[in-house]
Parts: sequence; structure tokens; C-alpha cells
Amino acid sequence: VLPILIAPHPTLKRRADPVQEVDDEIRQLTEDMLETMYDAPGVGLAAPQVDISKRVIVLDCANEGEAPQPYRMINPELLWTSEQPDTREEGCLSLPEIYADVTRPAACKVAYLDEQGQRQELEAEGLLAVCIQHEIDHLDGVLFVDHLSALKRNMLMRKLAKQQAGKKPNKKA
Ligand SMILES: O=C(O)C[C@@H](Cc1ccccc1)[C@H](O)SCc1ccccc1
Ligand SMILES: [Zn+2]
Repeated sequence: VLPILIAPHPTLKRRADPVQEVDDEIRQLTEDMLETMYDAPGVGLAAPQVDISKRVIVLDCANEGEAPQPYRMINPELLWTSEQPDTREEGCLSLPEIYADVTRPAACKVAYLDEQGQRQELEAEGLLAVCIQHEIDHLDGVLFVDHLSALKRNMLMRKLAKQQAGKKPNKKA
């Protein structure tokens, strides 16, 4: 299980680098990320969240009790997003206990390389579409709070800072 970065952190605001070759190191990274995601638990995870600035995301939006449906996406790109919007309360493993309604295209189509380096295309709607867009945002240094008004974002980031201050033992003490 890899440590997940908590915002604010420079890696979370940086544009991640494309993967040049899908090799064993990248395949190991996707497995480590899936293990970390399931442990959190979450339905998605982007490499910058574990302090690796590479365009790699993993997701599994299967419901409890359903068979897992893990996706490993390398260099994912949105080919198409629907005009039709959808609003859903989002959270983020890098913004613990922060939730807000975010409006995004309800459906999307993504192209990516799978763990064998094969080009795949996937059309998604519902939670899967939201998750894909939320994770690709991470690769571009965008957090879900960046889709909110400055007022709301600042309020939520102050709440996060206060919450995190309360947690970390003061080294000096
Ligand atoms: O931090 C992340 O990127 C993982 C998020 C992805 C996500 C956020 C909002 C909506 C869809 C996906 C985590 O999965 S947040 C935890 C969670 C768990 C179940 C359902 C929704 C969010
Ligand atoms: Zn997130």
C-alpha cells in the first residue's frame, strides 16, 4: 500500500508526464495503485496521488458484492464528453472528509493503453464516467474543488487545513 498525498501538495497541482513505454515497472505501479485504492477504500486513484507524476490511473466502480471490475489506464485521453451534464457529490482520497456537489458531463469516451500496452476505447456513464473524469483531472493537476467557486473552494480548503492540523502530532511538542 502506497502513501496517499493530502492536499495541498505540489505534485497534486502538476501536469503528470506521459508514459513512454508500458513496461514491468508501469505494470507493477498499476498493481500497487489498485491495492492502495481498495485499501483506502476508493473507486479510483491517479498516480500523482501517490506522488508519482505519470499519466496512470486505476479505477473499479463495481458495487459491493459485485465481481470487481478493475481498469488500468495508461495515458488516458477523453475523446468525447456528453452535452448532458450530471451533478454528483464527490470526495477525494487526497481531500479527506471534504465533499461537494460537482457538475460534469454525464457520459464520456476515453482512449487509453492497457497494461499490455494495447490501445483501448471505453464509453462510460454514471459513476464510471464521473470517476474517469475525476482521475484524468488529477493527471492535469486539477482537484474536484477546482470546479467550485473560489469562495466555496477556499472554505473547503480551510476546513481541510484545520482538520489536518488537528491530526498531525506537533513535532516540537
Ligand atoms: O481521490 C480519488 O481520486 C478517488 C475518488 C474517486 C471518485 C470521487 C468521486 C466520485 C467518483 C470517484 C474516491 O473514490 S472517493 C471515495 C468514493 C468511494 C465510493 C464512491 C465515490 C467516492
Ligand atoms: Zn481524487
